Amino acid sequence: MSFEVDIVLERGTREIAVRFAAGAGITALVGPSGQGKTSTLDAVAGLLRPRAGRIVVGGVTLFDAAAGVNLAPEARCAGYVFQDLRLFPHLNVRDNLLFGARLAGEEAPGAARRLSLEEVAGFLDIAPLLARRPRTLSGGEAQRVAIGRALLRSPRFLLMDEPLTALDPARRDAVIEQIAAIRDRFGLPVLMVSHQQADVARLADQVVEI
Ligand SMILES: Nc1ncnc2c1ncn2[C@@H]1O[C@H](COP(=O)(O)OP(=O)(O)OP(=O)(O)O)[C@@H](O)[C@H]1O
Repeated sequence: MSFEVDIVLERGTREIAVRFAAGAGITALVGPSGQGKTSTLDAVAGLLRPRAGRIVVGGVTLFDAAAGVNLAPEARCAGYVFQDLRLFPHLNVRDNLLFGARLAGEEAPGAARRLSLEEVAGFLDIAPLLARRPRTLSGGEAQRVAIGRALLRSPRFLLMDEPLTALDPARRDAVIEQIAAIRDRFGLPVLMVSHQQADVARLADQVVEI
């Protein structure tokens, strides 16, 4: 199993229970607004501590409340592409990408092969953008830079929060192809939140409704 999640999250006064087990490839997390999709990604990344339960990714236990396991975010080796991207506005594209590589630190057990900046920039077609600041990029370009930053962390798995929503149809097709290529070329499990039925149908190997 790629992702085994069985957790109870506390958000404000609400309790959200999320339970699924997903195989290899791309898993789409779908469901109504406010149901806890982003919160689930945050919990898998280690940014939100569940009240109870267990999270296992690729056979590694990241969180187990009963056993007292709660790996720090950096020890989980997640590549997280946030919904709002969170590129650093004062850094150019090269330094935004290198920030991902610096965070990766020592090679963690089970982490993907370390990729070079050149390799990632070539793969995502962002080499011509390296000297630019994020505010000068189009939505699709910024999205690819955020994906590149996540890949440079040598992640064991990728978390993507609505990676296609802000894109026009042409850019959308390009990013869909790149996400599929990441799965096929790097063999990374991907947990992706999406609202778009058509994108889910094109990309997802399995769909989890929460
Ligand atoms: N920091 C927070 N403090 C309190 N409640 C929060 C916080 N962040 C989110 N929530 C609440 O937790 C619930 C789940 O939010 P979450 O963003 O995970 O849902 P979602 O399924 O990703 O929604 P959407 O599809 O609209 O992005 C919502 O009711 C939301 O209002």
